[in-house]
Amino acid sequence: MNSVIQKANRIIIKVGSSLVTNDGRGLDHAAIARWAAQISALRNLGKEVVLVSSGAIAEGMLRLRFDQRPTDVHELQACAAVGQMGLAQIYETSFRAHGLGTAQVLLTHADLADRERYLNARSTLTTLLRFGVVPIINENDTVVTDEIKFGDNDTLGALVANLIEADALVILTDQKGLFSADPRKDPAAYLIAEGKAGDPSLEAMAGGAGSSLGRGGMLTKILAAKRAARSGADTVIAWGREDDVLTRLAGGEAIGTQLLAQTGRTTARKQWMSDHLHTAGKVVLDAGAVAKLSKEGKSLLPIGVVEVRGEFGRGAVITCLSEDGTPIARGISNYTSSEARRIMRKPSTDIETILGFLEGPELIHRDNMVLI
Ligand SMILES: Nc1ncnc2c1ncn2[C@@H]1O[C@H](COP(=O)(O)OP(=O)(O)O)[C@@H](O)[C@H]1O
Ligand SMILES: N[C@@H](CCC(=O)OP(=O)(O)O)C(=O)O
Repeated sequence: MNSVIQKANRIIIKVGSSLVTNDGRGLDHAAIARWAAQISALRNLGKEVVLVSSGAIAEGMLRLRFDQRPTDVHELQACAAVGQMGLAQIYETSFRAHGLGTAQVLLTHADLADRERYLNARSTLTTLLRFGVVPIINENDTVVTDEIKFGDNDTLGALVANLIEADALVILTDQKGLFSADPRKDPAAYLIAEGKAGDPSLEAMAGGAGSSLGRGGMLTKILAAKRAARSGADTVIAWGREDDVLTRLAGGEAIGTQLLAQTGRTTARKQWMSDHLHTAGKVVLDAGAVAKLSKEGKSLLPIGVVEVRGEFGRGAVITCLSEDGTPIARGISNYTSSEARRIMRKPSTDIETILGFLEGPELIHRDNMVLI
């Protein structure tokens, strides 16, 4: 089978600490330069790429002259803050060599569980992609303790794949992919070329949670693939030092382990929206807006809304009805119910004057909407 990366338009690439820091010996300039060159080539193919990079703690330990990983959480946090400067610097320089700008985005899992922050992170990332910038994401280690203890950027990569509905997640690591058992311990272990994301037998191969404490290990990668598949993203786990790994994947070559999502993006998104039915407020649309949504695939603008029913917050999933009460679409509202009442029937150019701020010209952006 061809690599799923060939067809993927929006790709999250996660690189692990050992790769980025040359097994803790210091930032691997040459490897990072090679990935930057390949990501630039992917961008020239029209693909959008977001990089999730670990390595802040490993690099910070080196800069603060720790021989061993500190056990004190606040010392780890200090290492992460110091090391992150190195990461930001090297990525900026490496991508600049290809005429690409970078942006630093530090996130916590809690940020992505909060609806409003989730929407903000989503809008910022998609705007950065629109600007042609490569977002470089890491955990915001200063403010969290759980993630720092378990070191889990694999999960963050999957959450970002869900957040911006990526087509694929590529996890680059220090092994050629998922093996039937940990290849460091079992010399007879063989590479699994393809599997179904979410297949429980894969978790057993990754050795269980016990072996993944301290660093993510393979289990968090398998669980990340399962999570990424919820929004329809396929996952590839591959060796980060394989020659031209990213460009070869983009060329269709199957390298490493492919874990395929079992539901497509549209089905996954519909599922997500239907999971949020219980929070729904409602908006009633005029005939013109109904046609724009259902026939032309457009966003919902406030001008097409004639009534707002119920109370809801920004980021709530709301249902759009036609004037005869037929459900048309469901989607995430950019405005609260009281704001929506003030801007309904008004052109989007008036929103800022009426509310004093602008979250976006649309009440529900097309990307956040499914037709019923
Ligand atoms: N079934 C398996 N296949 C491959 N690697 C495995 C497996 N089970 C455990 N591992 C271990 O997982 C490690 C990769 O995880 P980790 O060290 O967290 O990397 P990263 O820093 O890239 O996230 C490998 O070096 C390997 O020892
Ligand atoms: N935020 C941490 C991430 C730690 C982590 O997940 O590491 P890894 O298992 O190597 O991807 C850091 O930058 O060190």
